[in-house]
Amino acid sequence: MSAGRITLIDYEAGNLASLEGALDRLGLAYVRAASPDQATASGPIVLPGVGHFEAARKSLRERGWWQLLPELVAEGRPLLGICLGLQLLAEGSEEAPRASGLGLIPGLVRRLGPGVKVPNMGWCQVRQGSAHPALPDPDGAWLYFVHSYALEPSAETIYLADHGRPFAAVEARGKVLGFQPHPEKSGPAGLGLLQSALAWMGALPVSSEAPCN
Ligand SMILES: NC(=O)CC[C@H](N)C(=O)O
Repeated sequence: MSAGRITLIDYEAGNLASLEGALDRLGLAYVRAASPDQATASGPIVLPGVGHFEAARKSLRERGWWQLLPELVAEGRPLLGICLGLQLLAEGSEEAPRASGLGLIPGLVRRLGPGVKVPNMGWCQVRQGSAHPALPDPDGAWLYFVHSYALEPSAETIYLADHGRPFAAVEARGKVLGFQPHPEKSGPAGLGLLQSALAWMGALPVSSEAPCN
């Protein structure tokens, strides 16, 4: 595992401040990277995301991240997608039928429903799907969601949630992991899961770095 500082991708697609607050509370070292040349040489990459699939995809392409992320993953860099960040890792989304996803996690992102309130904004319980070394059994944890679309579940789905039908709340392939909920907005349970996922990915604590610089 390539241990190192977290590269937090800043492509003006929201939820950065709350994510930085969570990383600060967890005492994890990170850099906010607006462009690929600001990425760290090792360590996990975090792809946040709030908003529309196609707008986020366009913003990532314009900044050079869209082309680079598959290369970094192929080199063994761990990648964590959060909310829209997870959806962008999939093969595509019904939110943007003409735009493909990164395809780093198989499956399609489909609209929630029918017959349920959309967007799903609030707390949902997650349940264990397939065990994974990055995360513990969620033990009925409640996590915070804000979404209208969700990745269809697979045999590898780690955590499942239900909103009219089961969907993948957390999915992984290799060193690529994605959360549909916002762990940084899900209280102590969310912080704990974020810490588990990033520790598994080799994120370094701030304390491991030079005391002063
Ligand atoms: N909170 C969001 O940005 C949601 C992502 C996506 N647009 C969805 O509705 O599922």
